[in-house]
Amino acid sequence: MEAPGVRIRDLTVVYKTPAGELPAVRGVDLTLAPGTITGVVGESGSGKSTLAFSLLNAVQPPGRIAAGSVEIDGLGDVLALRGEDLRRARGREVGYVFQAAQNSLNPLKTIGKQLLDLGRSHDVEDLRALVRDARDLLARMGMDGARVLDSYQHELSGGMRQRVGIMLALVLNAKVVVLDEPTTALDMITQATILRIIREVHEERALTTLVITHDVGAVAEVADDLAVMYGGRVVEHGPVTEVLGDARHPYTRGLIRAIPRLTGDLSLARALPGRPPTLGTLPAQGCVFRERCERRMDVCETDDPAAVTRDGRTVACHATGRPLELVGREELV
Ligand SMILES: Nc1ncnc2c1ncn2[C@@H]1O[C@H](COP(=O)(O)OP(=O)(O)OP(=O)(O)O)[C@@H](O)[C@H]1O
Repeated sequence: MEAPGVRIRDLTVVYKTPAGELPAVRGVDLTLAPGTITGVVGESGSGKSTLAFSLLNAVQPPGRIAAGSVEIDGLGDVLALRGEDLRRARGREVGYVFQAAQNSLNPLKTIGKQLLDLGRSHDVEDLRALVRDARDLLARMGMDGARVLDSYQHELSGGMRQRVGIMLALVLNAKVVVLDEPTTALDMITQATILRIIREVHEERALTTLVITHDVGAVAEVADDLAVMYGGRVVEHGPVTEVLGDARHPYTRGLIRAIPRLTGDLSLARALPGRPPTLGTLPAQGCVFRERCERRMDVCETDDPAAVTRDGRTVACHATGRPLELVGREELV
């Protein structure tokens, strides 16, 4: 079976706050090409997890999906699914591991029991094959599969639980997989191994995968495409090597400069000044990034830049495409 494509269109997700409903994801268009791994990066609060929840139509109150669609080939618009259809799609059609998965296991049941529950709730006929597949996935991630399945969550380390979460995301053979910070509790070496395994399984099973992380270095090793989020917007998107090798959005450039591993020279790594906006400090108009932008112009105060796609690269920036020397001095802050 071919890997499915995923098309997120004009997605807006709001959270209810004392100041009214405010957007955590705003007007996002993002296409996951069949068979690719798309990484989503951005600082804390940029809307990455909210986007991940939307792919499963799982945004919880006080949040709600205010607009948009998430079309998955063979499944239709996930945002239109309700009740039993939605429950079945989650796990079986769209596998997922959410942030802090290491804390989301049931403490009263062994991992094996939870695996069987998962299989039964999705009408898996061959439960033996399911257990075999789970053991195999755990073994590939460097664990004794049989022993892990016999364990309770408190008997496993944070990193082991995280790998169990990844196994549960993959074991039902969903064709679309969403991994939110899959490797945060892992040390660097295990992290690299797990990312390699995610890549291998992704290829073997012809998946379409979304990996959310704030670690640009990690995503560079595993992703085909990269989407950069800031203030609820996707500000840049394209093939990972192109985006990292020739970043066009000032925010992407700032993120890259802040990573010693990518710049190759510790002394050149520079933290991005300022802080990302929260829902309460998002500007009501203009570009969400302008407060921190080195290429800010007058138009950025008033007009939100549209996302423009050219040659497979998408950028939402007024200054992009204008060589630095053409940006008037008076426009630079
Ligand atoms: N339940 C909630 N109620 C109110 N606001 C929320 C809620 N969940 C998230 N937000 C806000 O929505 C925005 C986006 O949050 P989200 O968790 O999607 O970002 P993120 O990029 O995944 O961040 P992190 O890397 O810290 O997980 C943030 O400003 C956050 O404070």
